Amino acid sequence: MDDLRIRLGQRPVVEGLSFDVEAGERVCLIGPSGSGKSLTAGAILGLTPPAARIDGTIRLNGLEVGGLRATRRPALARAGMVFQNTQAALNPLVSVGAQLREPFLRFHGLSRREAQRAVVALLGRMMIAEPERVVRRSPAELSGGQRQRVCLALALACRPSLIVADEPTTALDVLTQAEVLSLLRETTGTADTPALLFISHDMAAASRLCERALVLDGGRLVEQGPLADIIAAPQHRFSRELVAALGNREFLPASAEPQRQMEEPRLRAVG
Ligand SMILES: Nc1ncnc2c1ncn2[C@@H]1O[C@H](COP(=O)(O)OP(=O)(O)OP(=O)(O)O)[C@@H](O)[C@H]1O
Repeated sequence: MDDLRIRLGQRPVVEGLSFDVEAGERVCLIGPSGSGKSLTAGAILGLTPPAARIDGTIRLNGLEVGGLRATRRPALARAGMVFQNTQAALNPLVSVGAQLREPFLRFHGLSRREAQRAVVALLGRMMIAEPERVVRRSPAELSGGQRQRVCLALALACRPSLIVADEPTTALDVLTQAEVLSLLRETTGTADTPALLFISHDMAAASRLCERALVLDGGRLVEQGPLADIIAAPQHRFSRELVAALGNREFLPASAEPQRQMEEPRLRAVG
């Protein structure tokens, strides 16, 4: 991204934002409420509100996509997305299995039966218990944590080179947050998996996932660098506040290996 500027009507909300996310990298974008994080995510994904004017350069896989709506982008220039609001991200009228089959049918040329098998295997990788039963459910019949795993599965099934995750754990309870963060860690950020742009207010969550941080304030990049350095010596006021909010919580660097946890007990409670 080079010199991204976003205006809503006459009002500039993002000004001169430039950064790269390399293949296989996990980077967090942090900043106070209203600093322009979600609009930046929207610009990367091609999902900004109609009133937004986008200037500057955004390249995905080397393809210029600045200002191009998601639906008009070639498949190579689409990023995967995971949002806070999982209800809005999934079609409430279509079963989980049918929604997840779609990318396998459309992009991978699988038959319906093969696609169904791929979906069940993918949900298993997402640590969803009894995936054969879950595929028949509608999104409303799942817990928030299960829905977020389904959203991540959907993003991964499209095999993007980048996943943009905008506050993906904010609506979840603490235990489920940790599980979803572990899954994001396991499924992104290597040579064979998508890069991750993780958007959050939560420095502790970011530190579990990302090696590098970008700090946004008032639509401008005010600090960037290795997350461990920012936590050790934050320069900007907002970074200092976030680091102070970590308090005595243990700082778990992104290089530490998290525990995988099955969410079976919760699934039993739902089903
Ligand atoms: N659809 C919209 N119409 C009008 N103003 C908007 C719209 N979307 C965002 N804004 C404004 O643009 C600015 C940046 O919003 P944005 O949602 O990108 O911030 P954010 O950093 O993601 O905040 P939060 O952490 O609260 O989600 C804010 O002042 C917001 O009120």
